[in-house]
Amino acid sequence: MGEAPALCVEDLKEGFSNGFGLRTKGFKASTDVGDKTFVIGCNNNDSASSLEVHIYDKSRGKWVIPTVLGTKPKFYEGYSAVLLNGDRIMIIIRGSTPDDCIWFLEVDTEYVKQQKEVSGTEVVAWSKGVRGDAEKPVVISGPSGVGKGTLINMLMEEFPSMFGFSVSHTTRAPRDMEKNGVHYHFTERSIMEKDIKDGKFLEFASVHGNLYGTSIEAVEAVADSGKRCILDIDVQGAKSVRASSLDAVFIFISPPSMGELEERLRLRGTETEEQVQKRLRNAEAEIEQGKSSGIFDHILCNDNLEKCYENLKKLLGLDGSAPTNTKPSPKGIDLPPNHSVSKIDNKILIKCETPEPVNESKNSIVLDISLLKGGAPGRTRGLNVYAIDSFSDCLNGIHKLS
Ligand SMILES: Nc1nc2c(ncn2[C@@H]2O[C@H](COP(=O)(O)OP(=O)(O)O)[C@@H](O)[C@H]2O)c(=O)[nH]1
Ligand SMILES: Nc1ncnc2c1ncn2[C@@H]1O[C@H](COP(=O)(O)OP(=O)(O)O)[C@@H](O)[C@H]1O
Repeated sequence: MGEAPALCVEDLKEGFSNGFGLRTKGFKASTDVGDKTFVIGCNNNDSASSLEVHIYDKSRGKWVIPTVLGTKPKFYEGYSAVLLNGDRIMIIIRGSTPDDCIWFLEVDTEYVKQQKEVSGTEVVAWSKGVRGDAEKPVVISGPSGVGKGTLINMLMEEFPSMFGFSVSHTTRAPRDMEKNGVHYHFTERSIMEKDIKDGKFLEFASVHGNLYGTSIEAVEAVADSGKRCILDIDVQGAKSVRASSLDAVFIFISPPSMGELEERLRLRGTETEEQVQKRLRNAEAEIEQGKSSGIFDHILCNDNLEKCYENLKKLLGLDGSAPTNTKPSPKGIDLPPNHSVSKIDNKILIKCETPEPVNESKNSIVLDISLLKGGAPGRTRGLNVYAIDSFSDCLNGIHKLS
């Protein structure tokens, strides 16, 4: 209980008092978590420079530069930092765009603990905060040539405002009709491997001799646009997603027979003979795993295309007429430009600090953090935003914004 003031970083323009190697002109703030002090700062005053993290380990009297996972937030005019649950620091960035003002630096969450164990180093992870929830993503797997792409295209054409495709990264060469950034992000192995190491991928796998992976950004960009995300990934990828924090529906598409699969692959005419052979060899194991591993919630046989598509729609609750509840989820948070930040229980008060507080009722808001979900390696969802007239109102959570 009780109001705890959050640290407002502009006050620390002159630098962290013990002279740690961040430039004194930068913005920085420190937050204590157990026997560690997390110093979050920006080394210069350029707009669009990003926030850096350093850790002072008080028990050892040493500075540590951690491995920083996830996309870093951009720095704007200043920011406030609030410690939540002892495992993450909420960062409220002043002067940023409404969809980019709330971030979380995870310092001791389950994900960070796992990553520390894997890497043997100090780890922190960034996660962007977003309002509301999105519908569960749909993971579609199946052997090459079974018709995954065809079914996904049909779904996206019939329901353009409802579904968005997670554009994967791959090291394979583009096919004739494929466009970079639309069908795949075609990339080089060394770049992709570095991004994987930096924690930018939800999952990745080596498939038919090439590297494929789903970036966190690819899935979150779809969710941010208010659409339901569709992932076309192989069985290994589906297994990794199943083990991740992403709650999804898993569908496996199987062919009526190996002969039919071979014919479809050949008729498509996009692979060399050697590639066709490799894909057919892998298909048997994929079908075996798809049917018996327990990863998938549903298995659909793609014999007759129209029938299979109807069954897919049924699984997704789309068998009636086109849904009308396509109301986009609310996006962004309009922060008052000059504000103070404080915390009461599960509510963060962002109070307008204009010289003439005439419009205070319009400008002061509360972020309710009691229903936060997800987090690194993806977005932190479930932020609720309320407008308030006074601090006492905030405890009642009135004036809910939609
Ligand atoms: N794990 C994983 N697999 C992927 C990803 N993107 C595509 N794949 C899978 O990689 C395999 C080969 O894909 P592609 O080269 O497009 O060939 P196609 O399946 O014959 O159209 C398919 O099983 C895809 O589902 C990804 O991001 N991650
Ligand atoms: N049910 C079906 N019957 C016959 N051909 C199909 C069927 N479904 C898909 N195809 C064809 O099979 C080929 C492979 O389909 P595609 O969607 O590219 O497979 P995937 O994405 O699983 O590799 C394409 O030429 C497509 O038109």
